[in-house]
Amino acid sequence: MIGAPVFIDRIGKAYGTQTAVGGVTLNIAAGEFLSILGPSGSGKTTLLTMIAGFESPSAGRIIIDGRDVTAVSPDRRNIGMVFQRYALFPHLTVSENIAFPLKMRGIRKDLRAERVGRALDLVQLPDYTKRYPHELSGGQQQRVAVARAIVFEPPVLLMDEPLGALDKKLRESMQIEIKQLQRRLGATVIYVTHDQEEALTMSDRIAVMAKGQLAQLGTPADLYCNPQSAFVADFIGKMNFLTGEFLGETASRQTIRLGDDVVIDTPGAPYGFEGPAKIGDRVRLALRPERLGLAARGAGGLNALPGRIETSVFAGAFDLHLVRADFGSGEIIQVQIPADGNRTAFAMGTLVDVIAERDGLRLFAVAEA
Ligand SMILES: Nc1ncnc2c1ncn2[C@@H]1O[C@H](COP(=O)(O)OP(=O)(O)OP(=O)(O)O)[C@@H](O)[C@H]1O
Repeated sequence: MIGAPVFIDRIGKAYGTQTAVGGVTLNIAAGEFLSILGPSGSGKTTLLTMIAGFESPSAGRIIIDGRDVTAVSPDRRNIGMVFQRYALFPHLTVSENIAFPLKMRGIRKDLRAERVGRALDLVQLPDYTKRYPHELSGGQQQRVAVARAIVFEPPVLLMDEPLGALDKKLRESMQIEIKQLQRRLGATVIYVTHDQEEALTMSDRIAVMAKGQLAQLGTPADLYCNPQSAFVADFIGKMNFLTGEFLGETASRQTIRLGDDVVIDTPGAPYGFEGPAKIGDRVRLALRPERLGLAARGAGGLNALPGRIETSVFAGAFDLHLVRADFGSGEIIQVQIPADGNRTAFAMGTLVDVIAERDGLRLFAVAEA
């Protein structure tokens, strides 16, 4: 199986006056694992069902392997599909379920058996051929669904929250299995999820959707380190936000003020303004909890945010400190310090400086949230 490139060209879908997907363009490479990530109602499923051919777009084109399939029926697009609810045929055995797409394609019986066997090996279920779906666990059923989707060796696989119904542990092991399987097969995978951790661990690139639009497209590291909107910054990973006032740019440093007298230096210009930000504009400062440190009050040096410890909790790999800001409206700042075996315990009320690593700071316009 070799993956095919998928080009989604300004695709849109309106239901009456409501726009479910508004002019989305995505150029997906052959063999790429692309996730479509976004909150509920952002248009992920609508986009995927248009690629599958179950919904016809109101605008735009879908090109698979150089062929315009916009008006082609789903069964003639040569796409494998896996959905959240396993959708196995309950009255068919595992091997009959997996053989179904081959039967539909008129593949001879002896060849069918061989390919079903190979697909079952790939999803590591070789001994379950004669069972019925209700005799399998949720994870096993989902593996059968994956086997059925790959058995006819489609160059493109669409998956819509395929692991959504599974518990956390099983989901995590299936994530790794699906990813390894995709690498082995070389198929192009378009994977819908609302789970940002799942998208970060599985994808080559992630398309973040918001209100039917593409909010940002990039590699997981790109989205995590360089979110271009407060929405993406907030949606991917954990983020603190503090509101302040833009003081201006000098020598390529963007300075802001929080509260009356806390001045913070940031590395890049704020996102979300029409032109350059003006002195006095309201801005949101985004700070990742794991890029913050703690020092005794007054010892924080540059980019120190004065606050007091509200709670400190042990969270396994790190200690989580909730610090109430001693400026502005007294917001809570989350600080994560890697656990090194020597816990730094802070009593409640301890006066501290939260030290903000300059390179990790990002600025956004306030209105753009
Ligand atoms: N058949 C339909 N008729 C009218 N509106 C629809 C229809 N299908 C979807 N919508 C609307 O389009 C928007 C996008 O829906 P979609 O199901 O694509 O979102 P989603 O990101 O997949 O959400 P979820 O994560 O909840 O599945 C929603 O506002 C939804 O109400």
